[in-house]
Amino acid sequence: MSDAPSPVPLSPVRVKVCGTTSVRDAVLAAEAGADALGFIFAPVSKRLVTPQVARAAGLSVGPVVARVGVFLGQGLTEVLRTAEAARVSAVQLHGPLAPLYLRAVAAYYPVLRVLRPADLGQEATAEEVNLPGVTPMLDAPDPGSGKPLDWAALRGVFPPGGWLAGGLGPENVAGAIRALNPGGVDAVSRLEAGAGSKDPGKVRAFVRAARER
Ligand SMILES: O=C(O)c1ccccc1N[C@@H]1O[C@H](COP(=O)(O)O)[C@@H](O)[C@H]1O
Repeated sequence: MSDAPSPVPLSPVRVKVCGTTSVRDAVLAAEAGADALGFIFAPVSKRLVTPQVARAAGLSVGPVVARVGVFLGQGLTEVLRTAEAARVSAVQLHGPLAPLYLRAVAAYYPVLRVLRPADLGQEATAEEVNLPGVTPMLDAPDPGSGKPLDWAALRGVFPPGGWLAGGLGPENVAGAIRALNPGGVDAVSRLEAGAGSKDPGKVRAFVRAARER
């Protein structure tokens, strides 16, 4: 028998492919091994999808893959109605919001609460991410812009178990995971052939690179 200590298993990083706008791209991401698909319902986005298309895309990937509705600065009623119509399993919230609003959404859906690096260390942020059912996600100030964060500057302040987004793609996701050990990674811009349309090779390479860290 060996005296060597058992290796501590690294928890698997969850992989989210965001900006899904079709059944074709949902199936592509699921077959590539993504854990979650993102559907952007923020009207400012060039990846805007209707709840009806998101619902059909979500139904096409079976019972295991999570479907995340993405919102930016939208009212509570709109968020809850859209999430219900699209049958998402979780909600991702960008932009400033009141604690009561966050509590209300988290009463219905697991929430990925998107923070910018400047939010870390603020009292209001600590209150938000300590709410039950809320997981922090670090992203660039301009979501969906494909700009990576400064991972070295986040070492020591990155919230344990938090998710990471912002300019991730096949070429840099493994380095980001090694730097910050996030609970999940999320990408959109660097996986596209054109706005709202996925490049199959990039999606497959992104999921593979995140798993092979
Ligand atoms: O992508 C968008 O258009 C978008 C619009 C409004 C809110 C969020 C949006 N995307 C989110 O941005 C991050 C990272 O994007 P990228 O990989 O840097 O392009 C991701 O969480 C998307 O959900």
